[in-house]
Amino acid sequence: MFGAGTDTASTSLVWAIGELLRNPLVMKELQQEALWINAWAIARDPSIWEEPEVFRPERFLNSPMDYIGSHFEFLPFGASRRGCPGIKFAATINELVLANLAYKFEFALEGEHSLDMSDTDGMTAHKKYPILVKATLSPISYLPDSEPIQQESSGDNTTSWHNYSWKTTLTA
Ligand code: HEM
Repeated sequence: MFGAGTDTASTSLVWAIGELLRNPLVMKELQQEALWINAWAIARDPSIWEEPEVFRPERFLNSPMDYIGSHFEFLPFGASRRGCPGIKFAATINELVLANLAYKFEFALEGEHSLDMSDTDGMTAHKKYPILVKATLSPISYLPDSEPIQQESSGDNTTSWHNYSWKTTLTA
């Protein structure tokens, strides 16, 4: 086992390096080939995805396609040995946070601010411009039998948590 696993591999590497040294053009070609899998482009390939640029999350409902690296048409977390080890944590946290925010708040763009969905270059695609958003506590998130909690700071007893809203800038 030791001989079969070590002697063979090291010997072929030595031969390969020898040949590359004797053939500098082949060496150059090899050195210039650094392989990237363009997961971004694959996920937007119209030959795979219907209207790939349209945000339609329900396309994944009852779909045989998953995001864990077994379908190469969709690789948000990579695949195989170097695939993201944080996949379960990330999927759980993202679902929990998004579901809670969507359930508890109404969101609106603040003022005349327009929503520019441009992204930046880099290992992680950040939003190029932050989102200026107004979040208002949603009526559906009230407990049915609870009394409105009075706002503490304003001294205005008519203002309840029902009217609370926050303005915030979301950067990613
Ligand atoms: C939405 C959230 C996340 C996305 C989209 C994501 C995506 C990715 C991708 C695409 C890779 C490269 C996989 C490859 O080369 O094939 C990666 C690697 C990695 N991720 Fe994540 N990730 C996320 C969250 C996390 C979290 C929460 C953690 C840790 C708790 C984490 C830890 C790592 C590590 C350590 C690697 C390097 C793995 C290696 O090279 O062996 N990631 N991730």
